[in-house]
Amino acid sequence: MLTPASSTLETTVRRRIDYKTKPLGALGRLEELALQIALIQQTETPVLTNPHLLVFAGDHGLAAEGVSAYPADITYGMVKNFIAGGAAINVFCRQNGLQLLVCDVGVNGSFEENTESFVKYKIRPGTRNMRYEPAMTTDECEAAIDAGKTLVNGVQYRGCNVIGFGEMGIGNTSPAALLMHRLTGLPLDQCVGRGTGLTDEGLARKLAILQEVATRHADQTEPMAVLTAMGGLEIAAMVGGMLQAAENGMVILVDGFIATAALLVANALNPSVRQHCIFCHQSDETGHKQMLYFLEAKPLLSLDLRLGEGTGCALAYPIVQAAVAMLNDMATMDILT
Ligand SMILES: Cc1cc2ncn([C@H]3O[C@H](COP(=O)(O)O)[C@@H](O)[C@H]3O)c2cc1C
Ligand SMILES: O=C(O)c1cccnc1
Repeated sequence: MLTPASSTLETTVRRRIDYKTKPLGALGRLEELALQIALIQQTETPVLTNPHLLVFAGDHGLAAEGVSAYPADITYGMVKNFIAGGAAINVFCRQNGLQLLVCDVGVNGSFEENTESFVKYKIRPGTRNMRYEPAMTTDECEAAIDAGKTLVNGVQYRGCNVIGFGEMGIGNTSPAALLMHRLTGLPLDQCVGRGTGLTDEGLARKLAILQEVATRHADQTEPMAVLTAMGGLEIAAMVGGMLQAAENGMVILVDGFIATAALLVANALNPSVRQHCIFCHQSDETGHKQMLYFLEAKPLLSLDLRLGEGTGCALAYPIVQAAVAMLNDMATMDILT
């Protein structure tokens, strides 16, 4: 974790950046990014090593209520697509040099054996239908959190110090909206969006169902209890992964609406996680802008993406690399005198 003792380092790094061959402040947000990464790594000369993108996949009992524009079995198909290398996240990770690791924590369907880029950690084949009962038991939720922690420790062991989190789970904009509603206190209609592309009618139906779910679980206000009742297995795994990454002193790349909902939980459990986070993009999903505002976060990109999978992280990673390269490799004003 970051310690407050870094104020002298902060001064030193700020001076270094100011003394580069450019007008003061002219590299804008890159300067803030470089400083943040230096403080996370507690060094004037940070390095990014073995970048990883972890995608957690899980199904949702609530999907049976028709809260998504797509059928639930797309989750299984998409995990096969990740394994075959054909999804958007595969393409962007290959392009930008991130190692992709996909983890099944709760997909309704089985897969062949583990590979270097696919891990089975199934807790159950999808959450329960939260319209009628809590999505998970406490044990299941904790097991999903542990899966996230274990995977992060594994990649750190292999030399990774910068990590993005993505997800796949048809229906998961619903738990994400509910977590946002309960943890930020914002009205539900400001948290619920079209997800994969619901029509006006579909959106109205989703809102009505989520209102019912929120009322059923109105007693849950503590972050772990909220996650257990209205979360998802892949969301809980991201929570665990983010908590562990922060504890390990890693840089965390935050993706869109679902990943930021996981961060809301992680942040509620341990606010020091926030300092490790780079907010990669602002999703087009209703509510993401407000979520970012709640976290006092400025996204790097705004490309009208609404996909998830960690795509925003993989796309923003070259900008993060540029910030570190600037700090390490740019000449100082001495060269001009
Ligand atoms: C083919 C396909 C690929 C995806 N990749 C990510 N998602 C995204 O969409 C889903 C959330 O939206 P909703 O709550 O409306 O179901 C999640 O699986 C998310 O990762 C996808 C969705 C589809 C259909
Ligand atoms: O921003 C996201 O994470 C997102 C938005 C819509 C659908 N799936 C994911």
